[in-house]
Amino acid sequence: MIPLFHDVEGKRVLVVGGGSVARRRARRFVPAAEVTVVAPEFVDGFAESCDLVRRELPPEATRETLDEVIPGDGLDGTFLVVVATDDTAVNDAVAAAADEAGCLVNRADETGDVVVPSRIESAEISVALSTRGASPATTKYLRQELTPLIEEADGMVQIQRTLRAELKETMSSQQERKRRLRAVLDSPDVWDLLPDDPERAMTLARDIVEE
Ligand SMILES: C[C@@]1(CC(=O)O)c2cc3[nH]c(cc4nc(cc5[nH]c(cc(n2)[C@H]1CCC(=O)O)[C@@](C)(CC(=O)O)[C@@H]5CCC(=O)O)C(CC(=O)O)=C4CCC(=O)O)c(CCC(=O)O)c3CC(=O)O
Ligand SMILES: NC(=O)C1=CN([C@@H]2O[C@H](COP(=O)(O)OP(=O)(O)OC[C@H]3O[C@@H](n4cnc5c(N)ncnc54)[C@H](O)[C@@H]3O)[C@@H](O)[C@H]2O)C=CC1
Repeated sequence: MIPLFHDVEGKRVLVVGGGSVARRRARRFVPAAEVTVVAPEFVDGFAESCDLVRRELPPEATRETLDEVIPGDGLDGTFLVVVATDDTAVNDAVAAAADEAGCLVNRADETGDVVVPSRIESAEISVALSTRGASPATTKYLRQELTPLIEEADGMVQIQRTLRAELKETMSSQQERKRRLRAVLDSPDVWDLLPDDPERAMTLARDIVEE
């Protein structure tokens, strides 16, 4: 599996199932994507912008069955199908139809074409974590453990962004720019200053770059 950060703005996502896992998946894709959710019943708390279709899909669901519930171009206009019912036969049929139509498939009950990773979103950094389906509990644990570390690195990203732009203006050698930016990252003093005194961290970083 290859991790990618994908822009889903305006793309159609179909979620099949109306339980808490379906709701979690739908939340992930709203508000960027156009999300349609199909199930005979829904738990509370689906985002208002989701298009909820109240229908029980049969275990022999086909492409045509799904085309009927999806607005617009049906599966042809659908980027991703999330399969999240508690009925394996339905999940299998929906996954097969979506696959045949060339859509990406995410399955809540096993590993599909795409896995929904755990996410850390700090001000400057996006991290996606997965155990490739083996242990979602470990994935969640690692997210909780790694979040402070990632948040601490936000200040470094801000320093690097500024210095990187300045160096691009003033220094023509890419190798030399790379060496100087790395020297800032390798400075324990800059990291130590970051949490309490980001301005001094910036001053020190600038000194290192200008050495
Ligand atoms: C394959 C995948 C689906 C996919 O590809 O989308 C999948 C599948 C399954 N999860 C199950 C169970 C649990 N899932 C969680 C939590 C999360 N699960 C998520 C993703 C994924 N789960 C994908 C693989 C991720 C990877 O590669 O690591 C996260 C990251 C994202 C999200 O769901 O939003 C989110 C953590 C978010 C966070 O907090 O950071 C917990 C923990 C808890 O709830 O506290 C438990 C209970 C403990 C345990 O079982 O570990 C079961 C068994 C059901 C059963 O027992 O019947 C299956 C099916 C199976 O594997 O059989
Ligand atoms: N990825 C994850 O993090 C987790 C995945 N799971 C897996 O995901 C599945 C769903 O989990 P929950 O949301 O907790 O289950 P749930 O039982 O709360 O919800 C199942 C939903 O599927 C709908 N459904 C059932 N038959 C249907 C049909 N024929 N057509 C359309 N919709 C139908 C139901 O109306 C209900 O809304 C579980 O069975 C399990 O395999 C479970 C826990 C965590």
